[in-house]
Amino acid sequence: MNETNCAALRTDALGRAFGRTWALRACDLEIPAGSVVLLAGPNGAGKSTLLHLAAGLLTPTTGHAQVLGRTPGTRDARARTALVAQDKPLHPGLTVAEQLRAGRELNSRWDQNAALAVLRTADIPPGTRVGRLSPGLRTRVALATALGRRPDLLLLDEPLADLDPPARHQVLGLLMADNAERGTTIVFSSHILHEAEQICDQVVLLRQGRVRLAGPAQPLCTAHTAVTGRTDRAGHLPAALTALPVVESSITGRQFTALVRGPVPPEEPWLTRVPSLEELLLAHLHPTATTDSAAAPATGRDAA
Ligand SMILES: Nc1ncnc2c1ncn2[C@@H]1O[C@H](COP(=O)(O)OP(=O)(O)OP(=O)(O)O)[C@@H](O)[C@H]1O
Repeated sequence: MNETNCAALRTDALGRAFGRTWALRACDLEIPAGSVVLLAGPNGAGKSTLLHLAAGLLTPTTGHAQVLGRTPGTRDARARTALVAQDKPLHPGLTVAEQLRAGRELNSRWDQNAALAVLRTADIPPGTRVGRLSPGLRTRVALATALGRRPDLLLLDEPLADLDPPARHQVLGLLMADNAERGTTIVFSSHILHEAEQICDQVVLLRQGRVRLAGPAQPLCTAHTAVTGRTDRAGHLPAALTALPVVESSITGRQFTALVRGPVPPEEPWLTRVPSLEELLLAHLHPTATTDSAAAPATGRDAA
C-alpha cells in the first residue's frame, strides 16, 4: 500500500466485547494522517477500548483496525505508535533519568531532546523515583517517554486529567508543536472539552460503545445551529422547533435554547448561530440527546 495514502487509523466494523458487555461496536472510522483528534464521550463510552485496540494491546472481537496501513500490535506498527494509557504504566522503581534511558535503549528512533522538552515544562529532578512523583508529574514523564519515541501516531488516554491549568496549556502547546513540525497524528481522549477543542481538527464522539459523531470539527459545527427564543404560551418548545431535528434543548423561564441538526427556517423569530465545538459535543453528550448513529450528520468514514 502506498504509505502516503494510508489513514493514520482506519477501523472497519471494529468491535470489542468483555464477556457480555460490548465496550465498542460496529466502529467505522478513518482518521487522516496528520490530524489532531479529540475522542470524546461519557465514562464507559469505549474511548480507552478504542485506543487500546489501536495500540494493539487488545484484540478485536469483530472487524479489524489498521494503524498507518499496518495491523496494530505488529512490530512495525508498534515502532511507529505510542500510547499513554490512563494508568501511565511507568516503572515506579526507576528514576526519571533511568526511565528515559530505558526509552532510549528500547527505541531506535529515540529523541532525547523531544523527551527533555516535556520534562522542562516542570521542575522534575532526574534522580527522583517515578513512583514518588505526583500523578501530574508522572503524566509528564509518560508523555516525555512517548514523545521521545518519535511516534507517527500518538494515542493519549486523558492526558490532561491530572494536570493543573498551566500544565495543560504547556502540554497542549507541545502536542500542537509536534503535530505542526512532524505531522504526528494525535488521537486523545478528554473530558476537558473547552481546552481540548482548541487543538483538535477532528472529533470522534462515542456513546455506549458506538460512534455517534465523527469528522472534521468545523464542518460538524456548521452542520448544526444553536437556537434561542421564546417558548409558546404554555411554556413549551414552539411547535415549529419540535418539527426540526432537535438534538437537545432546555427551557429556562420563557426562554428556550436548542441545538438543531442542520439549518432552521429563516422566517422564525429566533436567534441563531453556529455552535462552538464544546456546545456541539455537550448537546450530543447529554443523556436526553436524540443523536443516533443513523441521524448523525457525518460518521467516521463518510466525513473523512
Ligand atoms: N478489561 C475490562 N473488563 C471488563 N469490562 C471492561 C474492561 N475494559 C472496559 N470494560 C468495559 O467496557 C466499557 C467501555 O470502557 P472504556 O474504559 O473503554 O470506556 P471509557 O470511555 O474509556 O471510559 P472513561 O471515560 O471512564 O475512561 C465499560 O462498560 C467498561 O466497564
